[in-house]
Amino acid sequence: MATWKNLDTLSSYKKLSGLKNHVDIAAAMSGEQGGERVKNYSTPMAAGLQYNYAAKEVDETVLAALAELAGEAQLIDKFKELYNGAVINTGENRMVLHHLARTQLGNPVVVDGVDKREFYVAQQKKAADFANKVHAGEIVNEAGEKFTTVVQIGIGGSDLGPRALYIALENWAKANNTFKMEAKFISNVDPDDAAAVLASVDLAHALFIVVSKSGTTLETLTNEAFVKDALTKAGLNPSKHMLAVTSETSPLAKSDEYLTAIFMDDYIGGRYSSVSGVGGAILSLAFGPEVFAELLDGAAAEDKLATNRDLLKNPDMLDALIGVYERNVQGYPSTAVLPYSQALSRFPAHLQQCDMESNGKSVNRFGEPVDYVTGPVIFGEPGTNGQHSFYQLLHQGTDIVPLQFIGFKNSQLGVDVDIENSTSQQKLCANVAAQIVAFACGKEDENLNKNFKGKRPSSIIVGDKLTPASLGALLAHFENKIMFQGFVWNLNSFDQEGVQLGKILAKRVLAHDTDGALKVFSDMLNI
Ligand SMILES: O=P(O)(O)OC[C@H]1O[C@](O)(CO)[C@@H](O)[C@@H]1O
Repeated sequence: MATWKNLDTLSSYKKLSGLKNHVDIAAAMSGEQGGERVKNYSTPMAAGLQYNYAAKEVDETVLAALAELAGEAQLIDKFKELYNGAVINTGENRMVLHHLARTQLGNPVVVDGVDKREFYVAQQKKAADFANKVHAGEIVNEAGEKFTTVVQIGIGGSDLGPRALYIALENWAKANNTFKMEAKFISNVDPDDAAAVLASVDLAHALFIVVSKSGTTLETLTNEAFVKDALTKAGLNPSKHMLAVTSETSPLAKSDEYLTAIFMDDYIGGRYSSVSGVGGAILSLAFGPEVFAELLDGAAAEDKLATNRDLLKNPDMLDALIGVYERNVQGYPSTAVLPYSQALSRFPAHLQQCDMESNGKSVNRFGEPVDYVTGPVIFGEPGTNGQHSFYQLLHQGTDIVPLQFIGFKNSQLGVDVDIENSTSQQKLCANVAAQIVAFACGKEDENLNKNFKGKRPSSIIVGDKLTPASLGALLAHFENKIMFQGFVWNLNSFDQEGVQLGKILAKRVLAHDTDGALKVFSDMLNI
C-alpha cells in the first residue's frame, strides 16, 4: 500500500526546492543548442502525439529530481491502487473508476457482484444501440419521422467535456462522412440560453438528452422543465423526445418519462465523465458509436503510457511534475492552455473545470490544511486568436504564466488556400513555433517598452491531425496529469465541496430567507 504524505515532508521535494531558477531557458533555447533541445526533450504520447518540453525550465538535474519525487511520492503505485479500485476519493468515500470506462488497466473491480468495466461497457453499448436505431429510423418522432438534431441539457461535467469533444470532432466527422446529427447544448440557468437554443432547432425533429449524474442539479432540472414546456406548447409529447443519462440511484432514474435511460455511477466524477454515457450518448448520436469507440481507444492507449515508472516515457506524469516544479518551486500562479486548433476552442474551458475543481483545495486528503500552494488558475483560448488578445500580458506582464501549446500539422477539413507562398495551416503552425521561441528567448531592446525578457516556459503537444483517437489521448493526458498532481499535493482530487456554499445561499435567496448583505443584494436584483 502506498503511503500518503504531504509534499513538504518529502526529502526529494526539499532537494527540488534547491533548484529554483536552475535553468535559463533563454540561453538554453538559443542557437544550435536550442535546436538540439527541441529534438531531445520530446516523448511520444498515444495516437501519434508528441509531448515536447524543450522550452520548459528543466535540464538533466531538474528531471532527475522530478524522477526522485515521482518515486518518493509513489505516483505509479497510487495510480495502480486507483484503477484497482481503492477508495481514492476519501471525502466521499468512493472509488475513482473513470479509466475503466475506456480500458481494463488492472484487476477486475467488482462491486455488489457487478464488474464495473462490464457495467460501463454495457451502458456504452446501450447508448450505441439507441444511436444506431435513431440513425436507422427505428426510433422516430410521433409523426414517424427521423430525428435530425440532438440537444444535451446538463451543466459542469455534464456539459463541458461533451461539448468540447463535439466541437472538436464536428468538422472531422463532416470531412470523413461520419456526421449523423447536429448537436446543441443547453447549460446555463439563464433563460436566454435555453430560449436561444430552442429557437434554433426544429422541435418536432429534436431529441433531448437530460444529463445529470445526481439528478438534482438546479440548472439542469430547470432547463429540462423549460424544454418540456416548449415541447408541450408545440403540441409534442416530451416523453417521446427525451432520454436521460444519470446514475441508477438518482431521482431521474426512477422516471418513466424518457425514451431510455443510460446509467453511470458514483465512481466516475462529473468532470471525468465524458468517456461514460455522459459523452457517449451525444457523441454516438452525432457521429456514430464507432467514432466514440475510437476516442476511447485513444484515451486507453494514453492511460497505458501513464502506468510507466520511467518518468521520461510517461508524458502525463512528466507534464504533471513539471507543473509542480513551476507552481511550488518557481512560484508561478497560473497556467494557460493554448491550442492552435479552432476545433479545440472549448477544450480549455473543459480543462478549467477538470483541473480547478479537482486540485483547487487547501486541505489534504485527510482534511488537514497544507502549507504549500496547490492547483494553478487554468485559462486559455485557441491560437492565433489569443495572440491578438491576452498574449501582451504573457509576453511582458509582471507574472510569468507557464504555457501549454497544442498544435497539429494538418487541418481537419483539408480545405485551404495558398496566399503569399503559404497556406493558412502553415501560417497557423508558423505562429505557434514563433511564439514558443519568442516566449523562451525574448528580444533585447533599449526601449524597455519594446523589450522582451523571455524566460517564459512552455511545452507543446504536437500531432498529425486532430482525430477521435488523438482527441481521446489528449483528454486522457490532461486527466492523468491532474490526477498525478493531486497525488503529489496529497489532495483528494475527486470531490468538490467548494461548490456547495453558493448553492445553499442561492436556495435561501429563492426562499426569501435572507438578511444583511444577502437581503440587500436580493432586493437590488429584484428577486
Ligand atoms: O451531473 P450533475 O450531478 O448534474 O452535476 C453537474 C456538475 O455540478 C457539480 O457537482 C458542481 O456543482 C460538478 O462537479 C458536476 O459536474
